[in-house]
Amino acid sequence: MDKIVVMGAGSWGTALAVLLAEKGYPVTLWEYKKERAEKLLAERENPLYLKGIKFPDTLSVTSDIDGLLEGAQCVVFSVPSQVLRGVIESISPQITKDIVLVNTAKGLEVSTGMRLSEVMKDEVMGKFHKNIVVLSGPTHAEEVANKIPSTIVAAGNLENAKKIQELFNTGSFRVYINEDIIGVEIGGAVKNCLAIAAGMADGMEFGDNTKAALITRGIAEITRFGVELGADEKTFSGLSGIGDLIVTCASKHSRNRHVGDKLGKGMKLQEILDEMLMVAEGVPTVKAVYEKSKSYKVSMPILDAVYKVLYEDANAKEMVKKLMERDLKEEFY
Ligand SMILES: NC(=O)c1ccc[n+]([C@@H]2O[C@H](COP(=O)([O-])OP(=O)(O)OC[C@H]3O[C@@H](n4cnc5c(N)ncnc54)[C@H](O)[C@@H]3O)[C@@H](O)[C@H]2O)c1
Ligand SMILES: O=P(O)(O)OC[C@H](O)CO
Repeated sequence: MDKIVVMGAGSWGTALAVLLAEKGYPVTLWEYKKERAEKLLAERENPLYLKGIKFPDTLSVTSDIDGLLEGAQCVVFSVPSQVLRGVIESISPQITKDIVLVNTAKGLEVSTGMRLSEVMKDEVMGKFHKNIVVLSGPTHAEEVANKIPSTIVAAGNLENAKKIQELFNTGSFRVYINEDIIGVEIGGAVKNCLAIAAGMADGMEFGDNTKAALITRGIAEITRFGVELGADEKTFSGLSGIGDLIVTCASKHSRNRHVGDKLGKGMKLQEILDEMLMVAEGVPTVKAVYEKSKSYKVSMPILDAVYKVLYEDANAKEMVKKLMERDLKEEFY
């Protein structure tokens, strides 16, 4: 690889850029704020998001868009889902058909309900859609950057997924492949919404039983939704399904679980978001999933409850009572 561009210098973009640069690839990390890009270059680390992780010599930083993709063979997107379209639009004239585009953001676009690879296809006019790969799984940036053994899935057509598997794989970052883009994207997007519910349970000081219930019934909801959208059911028992749901519902690093925790303790959503430096993708995505699940007639009671607490000011404890008192049913149907 002669050049890899990583768009987005938050926690995940920085962790992935460092991982690739440590493998010896020339990497350009793009940050949209000029003063922040200059600070990253001067300090050769990103103390705001990943304190103590030094930038290898092969990593450069810029906020320039002009000529950014010149000579690049791979572009990795690590910006929040709701700004992805605008970011791709800004570089779209520079995207040639040989460049592999890798999305690592997790969410659905609220204004269209699209999966993010659909947004990407839309922006490159469908011409290069075979070159779109989704990289998703249970991987908090803080742990990946500190070389804690982690696993992830590259989803796309076999040829490109294999390229990305080899590009990113390291001794502490093991990359699997899967051709089911829909399943991998839906798992990564919807788990963030369910993790808000798990956080609420923590905030209300419920126990391990509740957490296990939310994870297990949560993956049932994600699977029903994904299969209806065309995903392969078995993807949800994999890393980007149950794997990512477990890590996000349980981890001290999770921003989505954190939002839920504060809601469960009685804080208002806007207050919580105002205090946060990082994006919590479940907050916008729950809107898109709520709308889409209604139009596809998929039953998602936990997701509905999260939506109502976030956007209709419902009381979290009341929603738990309602969930527990629903009509009794069989476990699988
Ligand atoms: N942090 C993780 O552990 C992790 C792991 C896997 C996937 N992801 C996903 O990666 C994506 C990015 O997450 P993150 O954790 O790096 O977020 P973050 O909050 O740490 O950083 C977000 C980045 O996006 C940039 N940004 C914000 N608004 C922008 C705009 N309008 N235009 C361009 N850039 C903008 C910010 O400057 C920042 O660099 C999310 O979809 C997240 O779900 C994160
Ligand atoms: O911190 P969260 O909750 O946004 O989750 C980050 C990653 O998606 C975990 O795989």
